Amino acid sequence: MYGLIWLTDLRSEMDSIDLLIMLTSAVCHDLDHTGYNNAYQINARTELALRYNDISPLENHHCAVAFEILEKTESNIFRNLSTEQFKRIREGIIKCILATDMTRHTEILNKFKAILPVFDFSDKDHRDVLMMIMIKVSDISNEARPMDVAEPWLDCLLQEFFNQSDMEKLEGLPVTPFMDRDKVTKPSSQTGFIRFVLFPLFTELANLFPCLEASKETFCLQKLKKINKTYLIKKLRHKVTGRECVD
Ligand SMILES: Nc1nc2c(ncn2[C@@H]2O[C@H](COP(=O)(O)O)[C@@H](O)[C@H]2O)c(=O)[nH]1
Ligand SMILES: [Zn+2]
Repeated sequence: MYGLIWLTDLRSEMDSIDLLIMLTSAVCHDLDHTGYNNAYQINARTELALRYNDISPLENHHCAVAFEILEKTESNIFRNLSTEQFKRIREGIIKCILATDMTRHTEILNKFKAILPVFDFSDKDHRDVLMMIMIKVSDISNEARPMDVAEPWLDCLLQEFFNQSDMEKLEGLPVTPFMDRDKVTKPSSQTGFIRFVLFPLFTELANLFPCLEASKETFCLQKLKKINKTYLIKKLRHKVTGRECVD
């Protein structure tokens, strides 16, 4: 988020409260994550799903934990702000963190696409949607980093996915297909994710900030080509040698 704010020069378009909302939301958006997604929470009828009536149980929880921390005087980084400022910050953080529920991806992206041709920084509704897009891009931007930085994090993510699908199988719950170790491989998961989720999102943000075009090309497209190439080489090697090497 910090990098994105600099890259897009948002400091010249948005005030410091909006910047504070985006930065704090980015820091807090996954607080106390259980490692099991909302589908699992709902299907397994966990405490969080019960508490939040199946409505974005994780994101509601991350946000509530953030404000519990901020309630404590020693950790309330907003303690010197006015009641009005705090109210605006709280409203903004709640909007941003709740926007990271991936089941809302298309809804939020479509809202952004609709306002893009007439985007106006002085319109609060437009700024709110942009802030949601900013946190969404930051949230899923791991693959926009160089391979050697992104891959260890990706390995952790896949470990989390496989752990969830193993648990779903064990508990007789519906198995989340993109988390199933018997169905996905690292390259298949990433080419699909980059092509259908990450790239379209980056593309729309780059439509508002043309300065992001270069980063989009360098990171997303080149990464996609690299993963595809590695995948094809591994597949070919597997065909020739018969040795399983598609990881
Ligand atoms: N297959 C991949 N899925 C990814 C990747 N980066 C993010 N994600 C998905 O987005 C959510 C983000 O939610 P959060 O709870 O971490 O805020 C994550 O759970 C994945 O489903 C990726 O590189 N590949
Ligand atoms: Zn996240």
